[in-house]
Amino acid sequence: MVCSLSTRLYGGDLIKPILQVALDLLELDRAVQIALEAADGGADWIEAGTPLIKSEGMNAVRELKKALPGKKIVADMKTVDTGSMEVEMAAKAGANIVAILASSDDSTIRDALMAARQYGVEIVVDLLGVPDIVTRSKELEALGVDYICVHVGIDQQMVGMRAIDLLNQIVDDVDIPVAVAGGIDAASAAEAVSSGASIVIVGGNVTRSSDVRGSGIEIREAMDRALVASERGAKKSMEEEMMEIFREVSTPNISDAMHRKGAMREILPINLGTKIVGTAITVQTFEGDWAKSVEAIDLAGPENVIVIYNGSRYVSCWGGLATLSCHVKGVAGVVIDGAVRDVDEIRDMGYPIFASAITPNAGEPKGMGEINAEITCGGRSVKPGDFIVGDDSGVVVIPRERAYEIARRAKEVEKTERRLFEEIKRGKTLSQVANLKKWEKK
Ligand SMILES: O=C(CO)[C@H](O)[C@H](O)COP(=O)(O)O
Repeated sequence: MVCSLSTRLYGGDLIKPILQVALDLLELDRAVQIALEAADGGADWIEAGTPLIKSEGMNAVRELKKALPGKKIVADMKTVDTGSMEVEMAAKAGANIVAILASSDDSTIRDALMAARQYGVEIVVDLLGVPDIVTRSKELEALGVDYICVHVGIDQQMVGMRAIDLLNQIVDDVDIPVAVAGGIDAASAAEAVSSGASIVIVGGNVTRSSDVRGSGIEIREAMDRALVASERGAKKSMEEEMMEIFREVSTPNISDAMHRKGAMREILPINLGTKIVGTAITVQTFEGDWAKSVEAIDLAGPENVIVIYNGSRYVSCWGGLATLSCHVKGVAGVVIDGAVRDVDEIRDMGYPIFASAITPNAGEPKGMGEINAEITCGGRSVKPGDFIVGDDSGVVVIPRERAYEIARRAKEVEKTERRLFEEIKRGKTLSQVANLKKWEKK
């Protein structure tokens, strides 16, 4: 059984939970710099992540050890065969702990353990992708591994899996220290410590922060507070989480997350500096008819964006009074494949309207068309309930069935860009931080 929270055992010492920062980057010079900042922010162990090892080989481990001689270096080899060869390689490069995959055959685990004992390193076994983590953890403990790691991979995180849920499944079933990894931030780090994690592994939420040191401190402090009091906050619904992320990220971040797709064509903001996030109420109307566009306001609330196909660039289906009506009701915004008028009034209200044309001519209320049918707007299909995000760069449509994954991936894009901004501000050029020459197709 695990020890009580404040008296967890590590190699015979009584210590508080470990913060391990995982460097999942491709460039060694950037990784070393980030490792130094993370150590300054309270990281206890520094991990050479698998992408870094694949990009730079054992040199990544060597350089991290050289830069931070006092820190334990974890080599995330994700070994699945040739256990002793890979452990020896990492150990000789300066690793203190080597990560191998739990899905490896027991012969590989035993071979890795033999090499570990010979070269004086420890073995952490990563349960990534293992279907029955409880049974496998008990087997691994019996084999003599030093640590077990529950891990929700980056792709699994994007579809809503949570490392804490896995942690809770096994933490009371093994006596060896349990590490947790996969999308951990300050709140989930605290939750992990409250649940009994001995090692909290954090990657992107530290390494892609523009303030690596500050993010490390924030997570370290959250873990320390969780030792004395449970910090489990109210769990957000997926809908709330998606809305929150879409408010934080930009339409280019979302488009990148959709493999550079998702944008409506020729739809631009009428009011620069405004943003919309919400789920679509769709309206199909016809040239010269604005009845259905206006009727949709009665169905819309603060979480909704009214998305209209009108098609005419020469007769408006929307104007100042309709905008005021949305504004008063608190509707999130309006997107129109067609024309609007009363732009001065719309701008005075600071209300987010996106449209493809502006013209003073209005139509009349004839009542043709439909509300909440699938429409095409800006060349993209929009179904009622799809997520719509608009900002100064344009409007993107996120199909509801993929919205969670796209939100999470967009957040990752945003984090990466924030860090690159910081590095460019410090003086590197964009081609240097992106290491363009190295990654050009040969
Ligand atoms: O091993 C990994 C991916 O396979 C990562 O290092 C681990 O998931 C931590 O990174 P993040 O906090 O960004 O998920």
